[in-house]
Amino acid sequence: MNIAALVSGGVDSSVVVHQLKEAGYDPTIFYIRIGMEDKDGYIDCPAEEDIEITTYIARKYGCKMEVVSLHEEYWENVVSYTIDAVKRGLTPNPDMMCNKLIKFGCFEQKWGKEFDKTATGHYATTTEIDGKVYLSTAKDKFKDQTDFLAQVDYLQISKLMFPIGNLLKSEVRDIAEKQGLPSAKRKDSQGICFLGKINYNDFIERYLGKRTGKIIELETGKILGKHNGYWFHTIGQRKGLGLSGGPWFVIKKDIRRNIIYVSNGYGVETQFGKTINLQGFNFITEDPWGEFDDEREITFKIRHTPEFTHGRIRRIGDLYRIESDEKIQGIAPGQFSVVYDKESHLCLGSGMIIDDQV
Ligand SMILES: Nc1ncnc2c1ncn2[C@@H]1O[C@H](COP(=O)(O)OP(=O)(O)OP(=O)(O)O)[C@@H](O)[C@H]1O
Repeated sequence: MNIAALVSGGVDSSVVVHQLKEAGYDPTIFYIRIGMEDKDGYIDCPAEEDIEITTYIARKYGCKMEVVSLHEEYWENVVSYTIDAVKRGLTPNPDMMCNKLIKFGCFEQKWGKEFDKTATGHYATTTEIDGKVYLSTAKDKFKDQTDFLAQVDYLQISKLMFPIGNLLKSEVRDIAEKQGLPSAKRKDSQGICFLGKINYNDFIERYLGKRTGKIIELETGKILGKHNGYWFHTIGQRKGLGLSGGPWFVIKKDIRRNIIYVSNGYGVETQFGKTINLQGFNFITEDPWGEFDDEREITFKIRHTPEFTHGRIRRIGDLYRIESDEKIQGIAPGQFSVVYDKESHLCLGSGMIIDDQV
């Protein structure tokens, strides 16, 4: 079997190469260049150290290696989606889009198509049921990354391999140390894909600029301060508001009038909701429910956290509606709600959260 291994120079994908070699495969390693530098060289994200480590891994295991660029594709797809979402007052998820459109989209069209499988260092597994492949959660529930993968389609999932999905992060680090891999002690990357390496606010400011607006207390209508533009703020956000006497949480945004509404204190009712409406639901493998009038028991996540929340899903026309068993903080339109079976084993798909006035 011909395998393309996507290797970033981080510990997880380095161990992917080791695991594949141990299993008797001879993967071709691909490092994808998606630095954030643009034509003016404004945002610079040097990939040289990553490429050095990836080259070392390729040599150590005697694998072919290619450094490829999906720079423009990343800008055209993920960056423009992110800016557009933020401008519309939504909370984007560039990680999910990067996986769907870049790592398993453009990469597949240009290079992956020559291979039988594409392997990555995501914490996820696949499960075969009645001859069909499903995305399923990792052994390490804390590191599970299925939520970032929940926009992929059936062709994509059936081609993917996650060689470390059945290992705990601690086991991955042990292997890397025993094998003397230079990535053994590298820090984990912190979400937001390639955008994560740059200052998010600088990036947003570059594209959307600044516009002063009011911060208003939701309950009293009192003006508490100023902000530089609603696009810097997200529903549920606590830090970076510059208000005293906190904690303050962003509850609502009026994008037409550029107003941010906040509430004070932990556990304030306005921060919570139990109903989540989803638009454009993407089933990864298939719709397991078909037409149904009642509800189905599920677990779900609305952000990248280790916990799964229990709830029930029902269909309302083209929408899906989740009623959560517990109150959830910071339900942000634009984010994806990722839906799992009730055992939190199979990841069924995801839909984009829309305002609840439906
Ligand atoms: N620049 C890149 N080139 C090739 N593959 C990449 C690149 N960045 C990420 N990947 C692939 O996507 C997977 C998940 O990426 P993520 O950014 O979440 O890194 P991670 O979980 O810290 O993993 P790692 O330790 O391998 O960097 C990686 O394990 C790797 O297989």
